[in-house]
Amino acid sequence: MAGIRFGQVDYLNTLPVYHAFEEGQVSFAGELIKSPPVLQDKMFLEGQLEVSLISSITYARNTDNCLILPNVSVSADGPVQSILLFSHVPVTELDRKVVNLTVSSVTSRALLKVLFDHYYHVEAKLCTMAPNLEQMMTKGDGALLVGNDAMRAHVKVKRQGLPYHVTDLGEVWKQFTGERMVYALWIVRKDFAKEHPDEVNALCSALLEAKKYSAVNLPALLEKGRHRTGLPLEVVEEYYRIINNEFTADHRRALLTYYDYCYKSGLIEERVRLSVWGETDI
Ligand SMILES: C=C(O[C@@H]1C=C(C(=O)O)C=C[C@H]1O)C(=O)O
Repeated sequence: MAGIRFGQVDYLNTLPVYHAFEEGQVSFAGELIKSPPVLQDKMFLEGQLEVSLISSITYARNTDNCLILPNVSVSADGPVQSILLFSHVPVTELDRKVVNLTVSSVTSRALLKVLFDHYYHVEAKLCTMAPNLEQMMTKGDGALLVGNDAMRAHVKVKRQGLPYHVTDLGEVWKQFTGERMVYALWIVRKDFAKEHPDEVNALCSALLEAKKYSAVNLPALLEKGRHRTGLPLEVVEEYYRIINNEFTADHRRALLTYYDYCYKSGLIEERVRLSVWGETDI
C-alpha cells in the first residue's frame, strides 16, 4: 500500500478542501505535508510529494509527469481579494518603474506580467522579494502580494489609510478576458497514478467529500480561517463567498485562455493540453 504524501498550502483559499482532513472527518491513505506554494511546487517536482496543490503555471511548465485531479481547483470569477497589486501610482503609470513581486507566488506573478503586456501595455521592472509590504513599497513603486499576506496587507492599508492604489488582479483579468481565473490545481504525479490507480481514485472521492464537509460545516470553517489568519470574520466570510474550488468546463476554458497569454508573453514554451486523471490515457 502506497502512502500518499499530500502537499498542503496553508492559505485560506485551500482550507475548504483541507479542513475535513485536518479534523480527521475524511481520511486518505497517507499524510498531509504543509508548505508555501513555491516550495510545494518544488517538492512535488522533486518527487517528495505524490499529490499536491500546484500553481497553475507550474502545471503548464511540467505537463509531462503531471495529471490534474478532477473537480477541484483554487479559482475565482472576478475579484479575488487575495491577489493584490499595491502601487504608489495608478497601474498605467508603472511604465519603467520597479514592481516587487512576492516570492510566494508563481501563477500570480505570471498573471501580472500578462496583464502588463496585453492589457495595460506597461513595461515595468519586475523584481522578486520576500512578502513584506512596507519594504516592497520602500524599495519600489509597486508590490504584488498573494494569499493571506495580501489580505492582511489590505486590512492594514485600509485601517491605517495608507495612500496606495490597490488593484485586484482577478478583477482586471475578468475585465480583460471575460473569464474567471484558475490560480492553482491539485495534481498527481503520472508515474504514481499509473502504479496506484485505486489510491488515486480514493483520494479523488475523499477530496469531494472534504469539500462537502466544509460546505455543510461552514461556521466551523469560518472560525478556523479567522483564528488561523487573524483576519476579521467578515473578511473571511466574504472571501469564502468568492473563492471557488470547482473545476468545470468553464474553468478549463479560462485556464487555457490564461495559458495562451502566458505563451504569448514567453512565460511558457509550448501551448498546453489539460490532462485530467480519469479522462486521459496514461
Ligand atoms: C488565489 C490564490 O491562489 C494561490 C495562488 C498561487 C500562486 O499565485 O502561485 C498558488 C496557490 C494558490 O493557493 C491566492 O493565494 O491568493
